[in-house]
Amino acid sequence: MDKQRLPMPEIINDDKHRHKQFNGHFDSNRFRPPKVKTRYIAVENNNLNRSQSFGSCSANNSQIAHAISFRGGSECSDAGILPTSPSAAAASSSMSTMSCNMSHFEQCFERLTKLGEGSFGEVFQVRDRSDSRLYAVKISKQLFRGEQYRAERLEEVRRYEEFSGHENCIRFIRAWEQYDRLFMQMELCRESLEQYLYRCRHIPEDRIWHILLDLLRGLKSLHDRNLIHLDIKLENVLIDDDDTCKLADFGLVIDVDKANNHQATEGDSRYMAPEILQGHFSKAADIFSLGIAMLELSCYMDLPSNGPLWHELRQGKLPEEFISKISVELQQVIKWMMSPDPRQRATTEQLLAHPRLARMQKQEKSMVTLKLLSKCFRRSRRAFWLKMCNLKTAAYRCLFYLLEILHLYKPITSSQTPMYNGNTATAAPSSPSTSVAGVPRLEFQLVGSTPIGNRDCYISDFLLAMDMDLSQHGTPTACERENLVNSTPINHNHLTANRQRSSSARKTQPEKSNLLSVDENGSFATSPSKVLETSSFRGKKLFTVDVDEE
Ligand SMILES: Nc1ncnc2c1ncn2[C@@H]1O[C@H](COP(=O)(O)OP(=O)(O)OP(=O)(O)O)[C@@H](O)[C@H]1O
Ligand SMILES: [Mg+2]
Repeated sequence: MDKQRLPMPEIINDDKHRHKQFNGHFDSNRFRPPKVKTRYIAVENNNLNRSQSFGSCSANNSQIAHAISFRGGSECSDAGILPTSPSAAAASSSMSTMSCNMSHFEQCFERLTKLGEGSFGEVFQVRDRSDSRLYAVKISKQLFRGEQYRAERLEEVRRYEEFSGHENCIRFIRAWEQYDRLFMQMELCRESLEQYLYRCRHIPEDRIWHILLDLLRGLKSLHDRNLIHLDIKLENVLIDDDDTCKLADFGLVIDVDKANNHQATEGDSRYMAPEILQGHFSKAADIFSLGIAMLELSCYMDLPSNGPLWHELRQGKLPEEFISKISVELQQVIKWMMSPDPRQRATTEQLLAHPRLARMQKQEKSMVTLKLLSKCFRRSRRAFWLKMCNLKTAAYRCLFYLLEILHLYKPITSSQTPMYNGNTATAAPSSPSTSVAGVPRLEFQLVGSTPIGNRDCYISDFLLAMDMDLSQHGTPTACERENLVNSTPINHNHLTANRQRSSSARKTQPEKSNLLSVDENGSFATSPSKVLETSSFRGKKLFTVDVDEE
């Protein structure tokens, strides 16, 4: 990326430094490449069959999705086989032209909402089609303009991979490139620290100390590797569901040694250390940015991007009306972090050794088991509910198998016409069981004279769909009258007798229908000798009829 020099701040009257009311737009004043409005999926390629091309290492083709990883020590974007989710693979093989025109991103994820946008990328909340979990995917805004620009963008992947294991750095999943853009899948966080500030406005000081501790730990992991972040600000700190703050956006991370060798890029001017203007990049610059971010967070102060206040803040003059709101202890720490001279500024080690922060770390150590336990409990509760759902499905299945073995019901095959409704199309509405895998079919046909011992555990519970169908119709239509099925719970003794009777009758009489027909007045037109018993069940009139099992 072209290095951009910051203009010298203008001297203008800037006395309005309180945070504006949040109106849904985060107005960041910075000196970065201009924002480009882009569409990601609009890349046309009529000749490419992407379902074949995924994983291919052959072409140096931007249309092909390549996995990016530096885990082996060097970038393996061209050699790595792109991990495609199983469902995506299935989709790509089964769906025809449509899936061929889908990007790897579309194949693997369902895009839900936009989480945020920076100068380099847009971040979306997505659902991974392979595991149905929620993630965040950052898509770079600008196309790779050249090999140098691409290499710089890919550096972010290296940094994400490097810090992914740290508790206070965002967890990285994987990255790939396609259509000259970089895609990065990472853990989904609840919100950024900036969003949190706008939501809460007043953050209790206790919480501020915890946030500072989290960020110092994250920053220490970078500084220990001689790396500097250069873009520490509230937008680039994310909060997860456990309220842990995590450093994100490693797009500008650079080696301390390379930093002063014209390779560094300034971050947001509101958080920028004064020495950056002279081109001095160091770990102390990160400490200044963190210090001023803490000032913003604890005093709800709108940081200037230039003007007299910008200079005052960098000369160690913090506005009294704001700083007086916080404790002297916190004031001192912030002032130490914002020292005009980078050599006077605190280091991460010094800050972590501060009595207040040291005490908190000690307390946390004793709480660590409790924290782990609560995390385990939350996870196992989720797993337990999933298991319960599976068990319920398994129990239904067993019940149906049992019923089938006992000949209590016959599953309706597609070739059979359900008998409770004359309309074949509506009788078996595109079965829900076909759309939801693992859920037992609700449509079934009762065999009229099958014995059922216990009325209470009658499968009418599963007949809801069928019941509803019948009750919706009220008085049966002429067509339905001809096709009313006998779904009556039948007394076991009766049925044994019925069976014997019906089988002996079969020998002497022509085959009878197991249907009841209803006359115009709503009474059954069938011979009264066929109705063995009438009863009511759940407000419905039920009939026991003599039917032929055939
Ligand atoms: N994993 C995530 N979970 C939730 N929200 C996220 C996640 N990653 C990023 N965001 C949101 O998207 C915004 C932009 O992300 P990010 O800072 O990575 O983009 P950027 O273009 O590199 O930004 P910058 O202009 O700071 O360089 C963040 O401020 C945050 O609100
Ligand atoms: Mg950012």
